[in-house]
Amino acid sequence: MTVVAHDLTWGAGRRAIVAGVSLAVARGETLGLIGPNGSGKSSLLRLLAGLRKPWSGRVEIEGRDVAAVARRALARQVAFVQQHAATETSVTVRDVVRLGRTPHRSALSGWSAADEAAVAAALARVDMTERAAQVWQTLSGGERQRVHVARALAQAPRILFLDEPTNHLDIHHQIEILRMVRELALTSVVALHDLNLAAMFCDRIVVLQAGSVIAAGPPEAVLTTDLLRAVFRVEAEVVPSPRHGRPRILFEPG
Ligand SMILES: Nc1ncnc2c1ncn2[C@@H]1O[C@H](COP(=O)(O)OP(=O)(O)OP(=O)(O)O)[C@@H](O)[C@H]1O
Repeated sequence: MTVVAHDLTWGAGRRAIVAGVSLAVARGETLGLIGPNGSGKSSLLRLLAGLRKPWSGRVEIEGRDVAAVARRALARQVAFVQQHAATETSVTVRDVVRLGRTPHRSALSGWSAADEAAVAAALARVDMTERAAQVWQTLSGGERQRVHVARALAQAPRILFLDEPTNHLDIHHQIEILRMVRELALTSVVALHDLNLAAMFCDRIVVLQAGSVIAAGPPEAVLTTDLLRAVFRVEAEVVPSPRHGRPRILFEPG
């Protein structure tokens, strides 16, 4: 499914936090959203997912204005992995992932074999099958993050929005989650702080600064020494990987 944003503006009080953002995500594409702290990545993701109403502009998913799509219908198509997702503490891992099936079930339908299979597959994808019966509250930060990704996968969406899905994960699981996101036949938009991971796993990258898009394109076009200096205030050398040609960023002490 495609996601297109037209001139989105949103803010708090009188301050614009997302200012005139237009972008398009092609079907099946993995789009990375990068930018310094406070540049508006989370706010933009929420607007794109239809969780927040813009002051002006609009978002179209597969050509339809998200504001006009019923919540439940939207939840069958779009999943959102939030940065600080809260979950009731007394439930098990399996219960959390089961919640992902809610948009697909009617009040009358029971829990089906297809629901169970979707939950089992999602748990396996994030390497949490063995912890399915563990109580949520007792999980580590990275395990919680993987369970939230599993809940989104159980939802069987066609578009996946992820806000910093790797910030608590060890390097193995960072790579596994992003590899999985890229390999799934889904359209996905993922906010990331790790620029090397963005370079490795995103088809295209959008750079936000103070709520506006200041660069967009394939990683090798966007992630330049000049951009890293101007936007992220770091000195870095950027070299193509001999293995896959994607940029590798080597940070310098400055
Ligand atoms: N509801 C709100 N009310 C007031 N200010 C807000 C609100 N939501 C976001 N902000 C502010 O807007 C700016 C952008 O926030 P946002 O969370 O979108 O940035 P971000 O790029 O995701 O940041 P980070 O990399 O730190 O997660 C921040 O300065 C934040 O404090």
